[in-house]
Amino acid sequence: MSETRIPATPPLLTVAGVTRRFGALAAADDLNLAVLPGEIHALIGPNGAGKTTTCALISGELAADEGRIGFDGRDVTAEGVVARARRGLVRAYQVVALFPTLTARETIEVALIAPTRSVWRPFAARDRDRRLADSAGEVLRRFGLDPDDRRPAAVLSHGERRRLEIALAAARRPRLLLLDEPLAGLGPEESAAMVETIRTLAADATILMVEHDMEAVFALAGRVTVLVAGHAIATGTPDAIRADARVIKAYLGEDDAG
Ligand SMILES: Nc1ncnc2c1ncn2[C@@H]1O[C@H](COP(=O)(O)OP(=O)(O)OP(=O)(O)O)[C@@H](O)[C@H]1O
Repeated sequence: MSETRIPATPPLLTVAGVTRRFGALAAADDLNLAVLPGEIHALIGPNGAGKTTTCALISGELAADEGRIGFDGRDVTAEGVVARARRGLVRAYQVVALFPTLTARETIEVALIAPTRSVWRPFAARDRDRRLADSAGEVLRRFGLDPDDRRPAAVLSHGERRRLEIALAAARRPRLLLLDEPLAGLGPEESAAMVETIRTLAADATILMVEHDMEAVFALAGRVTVLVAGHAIATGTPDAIRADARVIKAYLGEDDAG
């Protein structure tokens, strides 16, 4: 008799019993979450559920009061943002807040220089600059941005800025990319383009994304975790989540359940 076995894949990221309090409020409350290598995992939940707090706990911006965070088999609970980013755990940040006066290409060049300085060292300065510009151009074109655009990041359209943010994070070649509401504020066309961008990104990186747009979540995610009051109430495939009575009651509502 043959038996179908599902190989147990160790998670790339494990959030184990993590609690983070702000005064009397537990924004993350004994939270458990596992992100498997290669998946697009969506974190959804009502306003104030603790999604952004969870992102910050995972990236290392916020320290956990209790619990452990594991990445790639190591306990990274005590590590800060930079140490976790070096391991490949990278969050996409708002570009305009970082480099408002740089062009898209300069922004990406800065990101490319940082982790690979030693790789460029053997080349002559001019050759090095050309290679850097070529690499930055490649990254930008991949995200539908024009490498020859001379405008500073501050005046790019909202959609262009969101794409530049993700391009900047992707240029670091993360193993796990954290995206906090990548579709927020985008129109229908820009949203559709962003969904495709995220799908492309998933070829090279595992993705954990917080998103309110359920159509996009259910189109992109392999698994979904539902957060309510700092607690993960369910994790499963989009179909399982849509059919989960607890999720319908707490978040999705009857209309979205069909
Ligand atoms: N720095 C802080 N100080 C005090 N309370 C905070 C802080 N950050 C978050 N909170 C509170 O923690 C709870 C969770 O907030 P969080 O932003 O993580 O939720 P969210 O699920 O991302 O919400 P939204 O969908 O509205 O972005 C909220 O009640 C919020 O007011």
